[in-house]
Amino acid sequence: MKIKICGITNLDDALAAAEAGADALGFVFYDKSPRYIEPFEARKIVDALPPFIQTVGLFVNENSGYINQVCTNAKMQLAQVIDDDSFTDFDVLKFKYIKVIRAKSEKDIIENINNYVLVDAFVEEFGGAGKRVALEWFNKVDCSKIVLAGGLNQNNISEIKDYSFYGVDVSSGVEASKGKKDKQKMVNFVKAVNDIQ
Ligand SMILES: O=C(O)c1ccccc1N[C@@H]1O[C@H](COP(=O)(O)O)[C@@H](O)[C@H]1O
Repeated sequence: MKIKICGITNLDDALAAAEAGADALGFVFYDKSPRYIEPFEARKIVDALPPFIQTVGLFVNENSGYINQVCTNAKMQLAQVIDDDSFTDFDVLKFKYIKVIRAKSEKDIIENINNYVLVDAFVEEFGGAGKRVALEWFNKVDCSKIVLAGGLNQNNISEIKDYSFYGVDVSSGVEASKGKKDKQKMVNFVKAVNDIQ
């Protein structure tokens, strides 16, 4: 199962997340988030990362031009896109992307799993709120192309053992405070994910 640690705001946390075993690091380019990072600052972190760590830029209701520009400037390899009202023209995106499903019901999930997606809980602030998605909504779903997000941590990750998700995405569950990761929580989370595989 792939592991993404999101909301990286500084080099120390980025290197600790990579050392802990994260496959991907997420950088939040949504300026209302307490984990927001300027593209130029993200690029400095990316330039200092070891090889084989994927960099993911997170966008909320942005147009393709902005996403292309920020991913270029910040050296993001993947765009994670929340697109509630068709702001983004995916046909002109220059970067590989994964759509976010902010799930309010089982129907939201079943209708959207024809490709790789990231499923997070629906929250007004768009994400990073530590809120879980109801696991029973996945009981009738092939989860092999789903990245699960929302309220995950070292103590509850064992609950997803039997669902065979493609990956997991965590932010607040490995934080000391919003925007500051806790190194031990990251190590413990990665170990807990590996323990259920
Ligand atoms: O992290 C944020 O601040 C954020 C802001 C706006 C949209 C999405 C955001 N985070 C995403 O939400 C998931 C789950 O967060 P958590 O683990 O429940 O705190 C996070 O991994 C990001 O993909």
